[in-house]
Amino acid sequence: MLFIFKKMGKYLYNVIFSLVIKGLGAIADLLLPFLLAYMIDTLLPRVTTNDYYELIWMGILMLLIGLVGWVFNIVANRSAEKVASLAVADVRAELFYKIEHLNAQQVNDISTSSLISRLTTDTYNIYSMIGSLQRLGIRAPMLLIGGIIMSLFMDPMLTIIMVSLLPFIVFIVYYYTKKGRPLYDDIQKQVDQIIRVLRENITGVRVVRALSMTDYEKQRFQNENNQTVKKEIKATMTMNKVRPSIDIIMNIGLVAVLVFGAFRVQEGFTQVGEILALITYFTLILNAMTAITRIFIQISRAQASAARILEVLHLENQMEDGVNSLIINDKPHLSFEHVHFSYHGKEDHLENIDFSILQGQTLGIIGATGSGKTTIINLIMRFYDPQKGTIRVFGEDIRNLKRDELRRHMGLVLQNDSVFSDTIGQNIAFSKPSVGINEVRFAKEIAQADFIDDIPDTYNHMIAQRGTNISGGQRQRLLIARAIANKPKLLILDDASSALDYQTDKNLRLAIKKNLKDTTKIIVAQRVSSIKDADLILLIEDGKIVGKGTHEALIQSSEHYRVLVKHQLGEEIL
Ligand SMILES: Nc1ncnc2c1ncn2[C@@H]1O[C@H](COP(=O)(O)OP(=O)(O)OP(=O)(O)O)[C@@H](O)[C@H]1O
Repeated sequence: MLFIFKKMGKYLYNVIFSLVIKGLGAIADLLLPFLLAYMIDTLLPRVTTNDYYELIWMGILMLLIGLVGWVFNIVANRSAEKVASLAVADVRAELFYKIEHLNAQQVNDISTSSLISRLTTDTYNIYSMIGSLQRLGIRAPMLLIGGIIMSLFMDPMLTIIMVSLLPFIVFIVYYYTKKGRPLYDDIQKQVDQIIRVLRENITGVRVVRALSMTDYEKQRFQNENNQTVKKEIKATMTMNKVRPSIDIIMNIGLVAVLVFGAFRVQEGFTQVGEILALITYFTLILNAMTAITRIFIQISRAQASAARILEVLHLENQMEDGVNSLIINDKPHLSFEHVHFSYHGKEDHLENIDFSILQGQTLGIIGATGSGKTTIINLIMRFYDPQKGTIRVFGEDIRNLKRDELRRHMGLVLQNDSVFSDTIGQNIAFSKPSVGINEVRFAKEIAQADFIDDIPDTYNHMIAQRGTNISGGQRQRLLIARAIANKPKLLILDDASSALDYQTDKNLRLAIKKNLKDTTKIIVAQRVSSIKDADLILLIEDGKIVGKGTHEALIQSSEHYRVLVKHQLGEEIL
């Protein structure tokens, strides 16, 4: 709750304004039954055919008070909405910023779907609570306490009968709110599951259809949906016991008041108008109690959501950013010194990786699927830090380098990288807004993306979301052009040309070699032909380097590499 109050604190003046106006509106509501009793018990008996002005004036006064209450309510509600929207926008911004700075492992641990639901439904729960708290947080207690005071003022005896029931109501609210909180927690976790299935289906829609898995996926979604319904019903059933329980207690109270009230009118202790006013006050008290219950339900929900948001906000920054700037010198551009890495701290996904390359050289990494090639790239990008060993760029431990600077000096194309729903030109210039048309054209030439010239609106052609209106090979070339347009010092192509035919792949490598002499290149591939001209080749198996050297050296020294070459390029090349 402290977290939510802190967020509201930024808009303290607006909050105070809403609460004060709501308070004034509540005073207006509390005055009306009192005036009604005065009208019935005092003014009505005095009315004669010539003397009814007092009654009319009283009617007008009551109407005006009612009107003022109505206007105050509208003004205060608007201000409350504004505060709720602004405060939650701040929460969303803070959460988004934090998510942007989580490391890849933290994102994996929480899961992307859960992060999405924390950013959407959880923040919405907080929004609802902040709104209600301002609309009812002062008004309801004022009506409750004010109603009791006014009733006491009119008939203490009857009021005591009513008020003696309040502890039961407080107990009911407390008991069910405590029970409800974990249930709302469960609902939010279930929403994570729905989003997970939804995401998988939206991103993998073509695979799902191609494998005729639509019915299976429908069923999977339906299962999660049913689970959500079950959990929502459970939570709602629990919280819905609150209102009827309060109603029955209050109705017992009202009946008791009416029965005792009738006796008291008969005995002359009180008057009919006062009984009417008392019943109106009791209705106000009942409504106030209901409103307070509603606030408690929303508080339970918002507390569960705030805890989920805080869990992310409190995640430790596991990868401290470095402070040093990147300085280009004669030391190796990139070196791994006995690096060990594990994703979950159990088995080693990389073991004793050790190599170094100079600026302008090409490193080829080859190995079976799952051998650890992308993991090496993940460490170079500093998506993760190794558990043992050091990675250096121009001699500096990458942990000491400013992460933004480190990443800005690289151009990266990953296996399943995505293009954006924007023009071809914007997609290529994406990495740096200052990239001009000449750089875009230059990048296109190197990336062999000539298909762009055959499209009537060339660079202005719109790419559909996730690049569905271009072929896989065209998408890869667009991504390579994007990485090159940034003029990176280190270009990393992780299985980035797998969809290209052999000739285009060869032309691409030749163009890169010719035009990007000072750029250090890392090419991860399954094809020997893609890496065979590299200055250094790493052959990876089960996270270990099992062969290291040039193509020729490896043919001499590694049986493993020889088998690979024989299978892919034929016996004669050996
Ligand atoms: N985020 C992750 N969390 C846990 N394990 C992972 C993660 N990413 C990869 N792995 C595991 O690490 C190992 C190496 O994976 P990696 O992606 O580096 O292989 P790869 O050689 O690039 O494979 P491919 O050629 O298929 O892309 C695999 O066993 C994989 O299951």
